[in-house]
Amino acid sequence: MAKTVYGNTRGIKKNDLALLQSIYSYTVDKNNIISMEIARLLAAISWDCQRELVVFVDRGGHVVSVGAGDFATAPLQARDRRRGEFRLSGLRCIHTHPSGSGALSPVDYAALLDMRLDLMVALGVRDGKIKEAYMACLDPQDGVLTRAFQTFGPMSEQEMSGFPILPLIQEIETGITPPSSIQTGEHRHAERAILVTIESNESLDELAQLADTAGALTVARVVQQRNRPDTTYFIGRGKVEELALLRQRLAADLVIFDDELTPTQARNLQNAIGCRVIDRTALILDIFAQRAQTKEGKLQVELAQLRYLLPRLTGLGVVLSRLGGGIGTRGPGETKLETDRRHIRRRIDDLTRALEQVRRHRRQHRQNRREAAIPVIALVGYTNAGKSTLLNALTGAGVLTANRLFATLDPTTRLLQLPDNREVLLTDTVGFIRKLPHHLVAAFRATLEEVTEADLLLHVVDADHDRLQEQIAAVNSVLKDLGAHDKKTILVFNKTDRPVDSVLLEEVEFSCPHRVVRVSARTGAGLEYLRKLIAEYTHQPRRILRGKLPYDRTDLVALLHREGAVYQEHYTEDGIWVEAAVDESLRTAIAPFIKPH
Ligand SMILES: Nc1nc2c(ncn2[C@@H]2O[C@H](COP(=O)(O)OP(=O)(O)OP(=O)(O)O)[C@@H](O)[C@H]2O)c(=O)[nH]1
Ligand SMILES: [Mg+2]
Repeated sequence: MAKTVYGNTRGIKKNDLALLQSIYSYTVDKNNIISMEIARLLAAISWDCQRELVVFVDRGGHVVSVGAGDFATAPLQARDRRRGEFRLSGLRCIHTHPSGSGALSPVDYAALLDMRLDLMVALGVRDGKIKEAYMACLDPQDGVLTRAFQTFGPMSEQEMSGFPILPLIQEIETGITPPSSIQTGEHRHAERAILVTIESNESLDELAQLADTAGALTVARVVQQRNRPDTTYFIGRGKVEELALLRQRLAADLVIFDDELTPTQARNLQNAIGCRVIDRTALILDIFAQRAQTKEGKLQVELAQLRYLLPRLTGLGVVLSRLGGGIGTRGPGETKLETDRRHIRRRIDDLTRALEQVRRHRRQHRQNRREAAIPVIALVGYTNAGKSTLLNALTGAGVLTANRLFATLDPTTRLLQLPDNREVLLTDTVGFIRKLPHHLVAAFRATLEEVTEADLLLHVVDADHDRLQEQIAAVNSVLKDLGAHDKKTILVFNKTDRPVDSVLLEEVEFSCPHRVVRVSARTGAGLEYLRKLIAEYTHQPRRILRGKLPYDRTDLVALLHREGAVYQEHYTEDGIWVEAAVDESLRTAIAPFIKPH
């Protein structure tokens, strides 16, 4: 093979040229992108001559071409696309960006597609050293190569050198299939999932339900009881090996852990088990991504997903590529999640801004309602407790209800007629769940503010659930996160048309600090009484109170929170500015202490 350095080599020092030529004598480990020696040499020379340098490597790990300048120096092999319609060229391209940025340019992406390269890698060089690396590969869509790419990066030198590329390349090639064999729509087989927990088998019931909702088929459950998770693998090392064998035997596509894994644990597990590994959080986020209907819902889910993804990117990048998508990798509306860090950061900023807009809009909306002084009641509760069914039963609204988790994601508000002919607003919202992902709560703030600013909460409980106490506790803990735990609340036992465990219900009633009612949204039993109770709770007409309270009367601020609905609270130089809806008795109690400005 000719040891020529291709392209425009004018101006490159003799010594550097000789070093570039020597690159032909290196071999690269088949499963690595490039050897560190070559990468460092390229970086040093590229910085020296301030020129882009390009190396092509074949799948055997042989350096087939070294050049300076653009990809016009690419070997014939890479230009000949007739290696087979369903194959790639078998070459990867590694080149330098002496500008310092490793981000791939539109020209890089175009060359990747044009030459059907296995991979396109760019090394950002600064001061003669590799600052960061980016890698992209093709991402066949429905069996066809298009302008869809998967991007990985920024990676450090170490991350790049440890990146196993063969599975990735294989995956791309199996993704390029003749159209006749493309599996689409309903024919796409359900992903086969193994569920893992360090709690108990029962705790996996809910995870199995979640997996089912996401479209996965549970093929096995694995329980390893332990007090605290292993830092490297979450479960014990021996169990990981068992899991790897089990996965092979059952041909599972996916392993789902019932707890949030650290990015390192997820990566280690994935490498050891050899398939996609996701955690409960990713699963819930995936379901939300499928369910979100409104623009607001979609923005919120995407934000939560991206914030979750960002610190996990290196590991997940591999996962995404190996399986070409699936549960845990889907974005709202079946789009694929972005895997490029820089894009993600930019998108997070955009989403945050867009949601701030939504929030302002909602706030304005609430402000208008407030001026009209109509009390707002929010339905809260565990997912599937029957909140939407109750909203429908009470107001005749046609909200979707379904026996599945997270049927509702977007809040619906309806007028509710009370027995004394007054009207209040009833808001249905997203259900809560144990271990609700923190990112989700944060991202859904715009939606959940309906709850924090409500005058009264109806905490709906599925009275027929064997773990209802845990569910109540989970809901209370989310309410606490939202700062809405000391709101006026009525606990509503729903589904009492079913044969419920009365002793258990009485136990809960006994220890519950709130009024408790038993109803059936399905048959209507107890609803009249619930309406009366709501009327009683929102009995007195409310008016808006605005002004400043002195700093030594934070007890009055607490009282306002407990008994009224606080809409604004600012700490100013000479007092606490509040704006709240209060009834007459509360007004009488507070008014003497409040200064109008
Ligand atoms: N037997 C019985 N079933 C009920 C009752 N209320 C609701 N359900 C059923 O419980 C399931 C869940 O109801 P939804 O109203 O969708 O529950 P949700 O709380 O809105 O759930 P998410 O929106 O998923 O959080 C549905 O299958 C309902 O038909 C009831 O009073 N009795
Ligand atoms: Mg609902």
